Amino acid sequence: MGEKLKIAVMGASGRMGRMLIDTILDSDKADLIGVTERPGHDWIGHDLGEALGRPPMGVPVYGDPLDLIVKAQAIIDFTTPEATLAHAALTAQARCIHVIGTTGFSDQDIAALDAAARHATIIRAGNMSLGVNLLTRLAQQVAAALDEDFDIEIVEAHHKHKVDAPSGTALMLGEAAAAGRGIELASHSDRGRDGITGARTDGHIGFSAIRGGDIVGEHDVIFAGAGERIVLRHVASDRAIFARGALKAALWGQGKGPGHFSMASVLGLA
Ligand SMILES: NC(=O)C1=CN([C@@H]2O[C@H](COP(=O)(O)OP(=O)(O)OC[C@H]3O[C@@H](n4cnc5c(N)ncnc54)[C@H](OP(=O)(O)O)[C@@H]3O)[C@@H](O)[C@H]2O)C=CC1
Ligand SMILES: O=C(O)C1=N[C@H](C(=O)O)C[C@H](O)C1
Repeated sequence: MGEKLKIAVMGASGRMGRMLIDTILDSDKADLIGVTERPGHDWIGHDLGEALGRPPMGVPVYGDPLDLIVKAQAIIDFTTPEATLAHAALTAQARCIHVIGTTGFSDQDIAALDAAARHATIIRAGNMSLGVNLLTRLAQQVAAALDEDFDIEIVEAHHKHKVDAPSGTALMLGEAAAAGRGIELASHSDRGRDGITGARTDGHIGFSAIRGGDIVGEHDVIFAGAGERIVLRHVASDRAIFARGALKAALWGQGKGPGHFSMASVLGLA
């Protein structure tokens, strides 16, 4: 077997950070060489095993991402838009693989990631699971088959700690449905209805968000017509699906060279 890919995880103590750590430790194709946390975090300077209350692992927790990125072949990043943009400037310098699961980017942020991808191998998706990436294809096909008599609504539900809405997944599904219809999502979105909104505009794609408890992630794409309704649904019950997808993306990125890739490319769905 060839050399294992040297991977770093950013934001190690987060919900996804912890899941990624265990997924990489279980892999025979990757080595976890270090993790980072936000400056000031009390894990910094400790061994990751100790930080997690487990036996020592020989995996350091870094406070300065540069110290780790220069040693890594790939980083996996499920943090915040601000942190991910700072990491992208460094992965561009280091010309390494940068798997981005973070959501909530502005258009300006995406332009900055595009610029970083001139040097780094960026693989980014609002959802790294096989199921959701397949669902985007189905949503595109159904949207292409139906006309504006069918109203498209995307409903998503997540845990109470999620800070961005619509979810990255909802936006991916919206983009796919818009592509199927041959329209631009930005000028055909209805978000945040409240009060006397007026009747629904034909041809628009609506978004609604539910936040509560420990919901991992649920997405419905509804095609509502007169007298009938089609619902495409994905339910995530375990964050391991996202971590496995992210590891698959990092391994896929080896030898690909610079670019801004999607999970659809990794999964052969592009
Ligand atoms: N694409 C996908 O498949 C998925 C994407 N996500 C996305 O991933 C992101 C993270 O989600 P989740 O794990 O639930 O969130 P958490 O808040 O649990 O985790 C984020 C982690 O990043 C840390 N962090 C913040 N700033 C920095 C920094 N500058 N350097 C290093 N670490 C930092 C946070 O530390 P602290 O808390 O101390 O600030 C925290 O530990 C979200 O944008 C979410 O939408 C989530 C699941 C799947
Ligand atoms: O914050 C989360 O938890 C999730 N975020 C992603 C999103 O914004 O769609 C993916 C998944 O739904 C979980």
